[in-house]
Amino acid sequence: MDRIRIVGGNQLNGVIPISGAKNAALPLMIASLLTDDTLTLENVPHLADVEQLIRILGNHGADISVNGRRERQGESYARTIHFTSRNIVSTTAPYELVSKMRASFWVIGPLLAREGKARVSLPGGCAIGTRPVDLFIEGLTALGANIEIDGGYVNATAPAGGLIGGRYVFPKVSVGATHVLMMAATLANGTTVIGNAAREPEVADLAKCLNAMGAKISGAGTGTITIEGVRSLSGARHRVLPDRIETGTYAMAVAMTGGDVILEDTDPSLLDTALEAIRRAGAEISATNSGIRIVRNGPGIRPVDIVTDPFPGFPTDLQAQFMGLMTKAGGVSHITETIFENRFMHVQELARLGARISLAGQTAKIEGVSRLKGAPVMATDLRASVSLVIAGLAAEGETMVSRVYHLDRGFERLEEKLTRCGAHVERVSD
Ligand SMILES: CC(=O)N[C@H]1[C@@H](OP(=O)(O)OP(=O)(O)OC[C@H]2O[C@@H](n3ccc(=O)[nH]c3=O)[C@H](O)[C@@H]2O)O[C@H](CO)[C@@H](O)[C@@H]1O
Ligand SMILES: C=C(OP(=O)(O)O)C(=O)O
Repeated sequence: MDRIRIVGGNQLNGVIPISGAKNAALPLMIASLLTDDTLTLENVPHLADVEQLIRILGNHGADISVNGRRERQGESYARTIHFTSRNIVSTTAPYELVSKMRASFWVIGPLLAREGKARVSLPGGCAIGTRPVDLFIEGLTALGANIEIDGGYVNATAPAGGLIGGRYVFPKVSVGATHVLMMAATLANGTTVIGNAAREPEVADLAKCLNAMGAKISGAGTGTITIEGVRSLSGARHRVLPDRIETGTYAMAVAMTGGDVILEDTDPSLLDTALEAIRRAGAEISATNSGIRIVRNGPGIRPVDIVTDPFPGFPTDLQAQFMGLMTKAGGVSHITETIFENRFMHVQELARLGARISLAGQTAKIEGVSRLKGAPVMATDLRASVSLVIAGLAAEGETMVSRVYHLDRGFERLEEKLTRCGAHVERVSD
C-alpha cells in the first residue's frame, strides 16, 4: 500500500496548477446517463473516484473514451472524457460498486428519470458521519416516485407516464440530494421547484451543463431552483469548474510553510470565506489573471476561529486542512463542525505530530505550538489525509502518511505539485 513521505521545513515557492473539481466532475459524469447522445467533459481530474465512477457508469451501459482513446489505453491528466449511454443496459447499481463512493448513489436520479426505475445500493464513502439518504427519498417521492428500501438497496419506480414535476423544500441543505433532484426533474412532466437548495458552485456547474444539454433550469446557485421538464436531453461539451477545495488546501499549505505561490487555473470567488480566513491567519492573497497569488513571509500564523456551513460559508471539506494550519498558530483557535457529526478523525493523528487539540462536542480547541515534529500518521479520510500533509510540511523531520488511498480519491498529483514548489514529498510504494 502506498505511503507519502514528507520531510518538513521547506517553504513553498512557485506555481501550482489547480485541477478540475472532483465534486463537480462526479455529478456531471452521472448526468451523462440522462441522454442517449454524447456528453463530453473537459478538465476532468485523474482521481480514484473518477475511475470508480467510470466503472459504475460502464455497468449501466455507458461507452466511455478518454482523450479520444478507450479508457486504460493510456494515461494522461486534465482529461477530456466522452460519455455515451446510447442504451441503459442495467438500472441496478450494485453494492460492490456503490459501497466504495458516496456519490455513486446519485445515479438514482438519472436512471429513474430516463428508465422509470432504479435499484441502487445504499452508499458508502468517507467515514465522516452517518450520511443517511432520507432527503433523496423525500425529494424523489415529491416527484411521484415510489421508493422502498429492501436488503440494503433503494428500489425506486416512477409513475407509468414518468416523474411528475413537484415542489420540495429541503428541511436541511444537501448537496447530493439537490444534484439528484435537479437531474431527475429535467425529464419530469411539468415544473419542479426545489426550495432550500444547496448553493454550492458545483450545483450551478451541473445546472449549466444540463442547460447546455437542453434542460430548462433557472436559479441554480441560489436557494430556489426551478426546473421545467423537457422530453429529452441532447449531448453537450462542458468544462469542469476548478476545484475550490484543492485551491483552498494549497493556499493553506502555503500559509503554513510560508512562501509565495501562484495557484493557476482557479477562481478566488469560489472560496471567498475560506480565503478570508487564511488572510486573517496572516497570508496575503490577491487575484491574478488566471488564479490566486498567496504569500506569507515574516510574521507567524495568527489564530482564527471558524465554523463550517453550507456554501457560501466555510466549507466542511476545508475544515481538517484549516485545523492543520492552526496547529502552528500563535495562540488559541476554535473550529466548529456543523455539517458532519464525525469529522474530527484527524485530531488524534495531528496530535502525533505534537499538535495540542481538545474536543468538546462539535468544537475543537487548538492551542498553537511553536514546533511540530514528524511522526508516522494514518490518513482516515480524504480531507483528513491532506491536513496531515499540511502539518507534515511544517514539522521537523520525517512524517510518513499511510493509507494514502484516501488522498488519491481527491488530490491529483499532490506529490508532484508540492515538490515542484520546493517541498520534500514523495510517494513510497511498498
Ligand atoms: C461528492 C461530493 O460532492 N461530496 C460533497 C457533498 O457530500 P454530500 O452531498 O454527501 O453531503 P450533503 O450536503 O448531502 O450532506 C450535508 C448533511 O446532510 C445530511 N444528509 C444528507 C442527505 C440526506 O438524505 N440526509 C441527510 O441527513 C448529511 O448527513 C450531512 O450531515 O457535500 C458535502 C457538504 O458540503 C461535502 O462535504 C462533500 O465533499
Ligand atoms: C467527503 C468528501 O467526499 P464524499 O462525499 O465523496 O465522501 C469530500 O470530497 O471531502
